[in-house]
Amino acid sequence: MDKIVTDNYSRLDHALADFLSARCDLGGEPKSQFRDIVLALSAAQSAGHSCLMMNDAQQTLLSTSNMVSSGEMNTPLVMDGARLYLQRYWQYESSLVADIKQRLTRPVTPPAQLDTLLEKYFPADAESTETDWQREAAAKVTTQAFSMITGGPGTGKTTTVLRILALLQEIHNGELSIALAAPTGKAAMRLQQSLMSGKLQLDLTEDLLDAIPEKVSTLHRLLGPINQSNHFRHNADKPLNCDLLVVDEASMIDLALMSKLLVALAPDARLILLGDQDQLASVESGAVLSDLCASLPEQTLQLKKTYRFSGPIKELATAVNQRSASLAWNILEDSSQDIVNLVSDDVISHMLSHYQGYIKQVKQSNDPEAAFEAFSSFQVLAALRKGKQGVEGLNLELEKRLQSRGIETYRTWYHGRPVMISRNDPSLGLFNGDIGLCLYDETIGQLRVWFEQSDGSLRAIMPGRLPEHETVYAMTIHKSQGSEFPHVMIVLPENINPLLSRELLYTAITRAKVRVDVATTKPVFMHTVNQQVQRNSGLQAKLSGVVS
Ligand SMILES: Nc1ncnc2c1ncn2[C@@H]1O[C@H](COP(=O)(O)OP(=O)(O)OP(=O)(O)O)[C@@H](O)[C@H]1O
Repeated sequence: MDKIVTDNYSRLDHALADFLSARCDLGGEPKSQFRDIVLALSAAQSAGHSCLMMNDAQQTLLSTSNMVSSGEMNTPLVMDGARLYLQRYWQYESSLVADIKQRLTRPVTPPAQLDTLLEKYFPADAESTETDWQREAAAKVTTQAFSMITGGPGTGKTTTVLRILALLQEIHNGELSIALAAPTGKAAMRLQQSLMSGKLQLDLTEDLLDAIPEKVSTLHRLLGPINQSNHFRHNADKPLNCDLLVVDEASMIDLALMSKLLVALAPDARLILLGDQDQLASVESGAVLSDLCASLPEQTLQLKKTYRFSGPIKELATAVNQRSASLAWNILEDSSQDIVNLVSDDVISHMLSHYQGYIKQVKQSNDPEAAFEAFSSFQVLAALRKGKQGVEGLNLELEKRLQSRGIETYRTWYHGRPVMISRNDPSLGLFNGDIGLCLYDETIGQLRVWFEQSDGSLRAIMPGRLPEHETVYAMTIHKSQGSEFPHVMIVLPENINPLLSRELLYTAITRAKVRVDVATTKPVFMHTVNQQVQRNSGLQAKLSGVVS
């Protein structure tokens, strides 16, 4: 039997392995191998895998255990073909597959006037011989119960979905009930702003415009969180009240949430997922969007032409995505342009020089609007949390250096401290990823933390009331998903690390609108581009109807 034990197990992994092996009956066989398998499964789960592949000997051993079934009993572990799952994740995966299969079999009658409406919303360009991917996508999405529109930044996902919504409302006389959602508050805010400005460009009757909603909620808020529970208020017994749900930034949705989302969607409601399948998968288990796209080509509408994103940032992102490490490195080193830059000197000095505008701003005024404008022009994205070049090390070192520039960073709360919320607090209206700026408020003689709201207005909260948060001169690339910044500095660690991957770097690069600086060395950069995230799951096998 393969040895699958390493030293990298957490206390939780050991606790689960101890718990299950104490209760495991193997008909007299020694339990150490069973314990090793549980340890490895638990660690795989924490690393984002939905399951762990078992070889023949492991399968034989597990088939004798009272802790394992093939899902028909409520055992802690489930063996499905060669895949071993924790019961809960097997349930999520099975439920998601059943739900999607049900939606795939539901016929949607193509509307009679579809060609005319396609021509209205996606007019053919007589001069062009290129495929209009957006029109192709719309032609399919309007005749399917479940679709995924994917594409890199600026390929027109929002533009396309907005026109699809208008087209569908026109068919349904404006009576479709449409819900819009995104995984994070930031992503919801971006979609909302994008739809609002997109609607202004549509030449439609007021009734039709009114029938296209602008309000985008977070997925958690849409589903209705229940305090102290993994469950939501909306489920199969109390489905969401909508005919069509559109979810943006779907690459961020993990297996558990996707499964709960589909359960909460009425069987006859339609679903459109928008996202970039090449981006980093969710922090939690699964790479659901990318698995679904790979399994369901008919439902996947890929937009291939970029409208907003061009020049060296696009070239770098494409080279990284296509695993052309040498080309990507050459683009980074090319000093004939200053849009994409390699930072090989002191990272902190570089951060300081680009936060200078913000520091100057907060030193001369307490105005939150001006502070937000200065702060949001630049953001440091680190690959790791720990270490000198991780988020914690960078924030600490920068704060140290800011002291000599007159910022009182030796206090926990100081005028100018930027923070990011790391836990949702629906009662305060604050969500994971929201950024706040702490500023002195002269009118009350105290520090308050300001947050931007979805309509662009600002509101202040006392520091003591904030849910879990952290300083955010630098944030992790994971946390930056769903956000965009004019100028991004990506900081990779000094040494090769197993957490580095092409998807991580691609996600970071595509957060930048105007300029990207990358602090790295050639070996670390080349390794990162060549590394691909592999996540075990049974979704692809199950969706093609074969359990291997
Ligand atoms: N068919 C088109 N012709 C011309 N411009 C377009 C077209 N489609 C989109 N655009 C423009 O390209 C820009 C990006 O479009 P959009 O925001 O829809 O892309 P996206 O894929 O949703 O981007 P992201 O999610 O990265 O913000 C917008 O300014 C939009 O007006």
